[in-house]
Amino acid sequence: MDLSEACILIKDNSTSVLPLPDAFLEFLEENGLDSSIYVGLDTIPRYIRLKPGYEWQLTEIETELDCKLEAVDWLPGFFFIPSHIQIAGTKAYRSGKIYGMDAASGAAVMTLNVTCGDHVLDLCAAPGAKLCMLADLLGNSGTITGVDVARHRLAACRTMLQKYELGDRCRLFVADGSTFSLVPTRYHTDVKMCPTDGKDVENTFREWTSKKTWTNRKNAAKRKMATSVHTPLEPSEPDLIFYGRDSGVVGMQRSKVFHILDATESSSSGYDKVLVDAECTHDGSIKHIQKFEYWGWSTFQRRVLDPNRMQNLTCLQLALLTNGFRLLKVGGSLVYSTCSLTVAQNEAVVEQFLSRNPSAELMKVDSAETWRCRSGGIPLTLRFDPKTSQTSGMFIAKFTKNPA
Ligand SMILES: C[S@@+](CC[C@H](N)C(=O)[O-])C[C@H]1O[C@@H](n2cnc3c(N)ncnc32)[C@H](O)[C@@H]1O
Repeated sequence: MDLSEACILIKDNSTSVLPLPDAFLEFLEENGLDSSIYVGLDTIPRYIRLKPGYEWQLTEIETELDCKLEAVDWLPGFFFIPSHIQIAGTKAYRSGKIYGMDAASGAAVMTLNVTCGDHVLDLCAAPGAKLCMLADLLGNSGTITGVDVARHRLAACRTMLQKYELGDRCRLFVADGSTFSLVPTRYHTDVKMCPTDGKDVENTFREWTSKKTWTNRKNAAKRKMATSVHTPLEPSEPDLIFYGRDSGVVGMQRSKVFHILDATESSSSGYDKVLVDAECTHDGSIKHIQKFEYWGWSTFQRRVLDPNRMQNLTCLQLALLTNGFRLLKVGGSLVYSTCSLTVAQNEAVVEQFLSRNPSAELMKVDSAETWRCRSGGIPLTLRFDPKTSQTSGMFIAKFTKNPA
């Protein structure tokens, strides 16, 4: 890749200069993207989200961060912060009063419009910025099920839930989101639990602990053996790595928590809200693009431009969206979002999905009327980009499920 012919410069906060190689410019052109959106990134603001309940401590937080926090007028709870301020080492951040979160990501969560008592599924949950916002919005009601295929990333999500004290109504599964099938905890919270009735203590969930008991380990080993010997082609069982005390898991028997939602049940008994914040090339994320300065552009070529990888990625996105929709109840809402700006990962996925799922309907995002974004290539979809929105890039599509 010829860096000497670079024709765009990106400045990061420390004013270093990042050349964009020809291959990336071609990638932008092929995807109908105007390369000027990557220019002048040093003028794009950064954002924090204030944890609800800490509004009265705003002045104190400003003093600690040594800056004025200006509210984002179109997104409640979000504030601009000057780009030189590093929040990671601050007391406000370490004690869980503020989150580092881009406003476009906040918009994706707001699009879902969670309401009191919703049972929410976040199918690509890690590292958890959106999951935490969903939990903050739900407050003391409903439940959240977070799924991610990457165990270490989901473990970081668990740490985040604990830090912000948001875990009570959450459960986290390491699983493939394109095949995940477990029922919402609605069943568990609604039924009267008979925790052990003296029969199956071993298979009943007690309060979550990071330490595995000898019995847990023995049972896990037994299940692993059974799966590998008898059903080698079955997708591996989701691994529950965290559950809060009001997540509907404590006191339930394993067979109930791991009950698979079948085709006949999902329309009536699926999740109220589903977020599919799909794996993508992250090309709209300013922070991510800047990382290639250090990783090297050959890494970008290998990870993003390779046609086979791209094909696999768009198949995965369609599979995640399709499965998320399968798990949605009739009348519920699903948000598909990516931080890529390419048509292939956004509009093309949405078009294919709609053509195969007649009960899916795109919905208008009412709150977007006041947002700094533009329409995507398909009416009712939304696009955020640094130039239009002063945020990272984000594509958002909202669907509902009609009766079949
Ligand atoms: C864009 S990130 C999600 C960011 C997250 N929603 C947040 O706000 O912090 C995409 C995630 O999808 C996960 N992922 C990739 N393939 C997956 C799959 N087949 N099933 C579930 N998650 C998957 C990745 O591990 C990654 O954590």
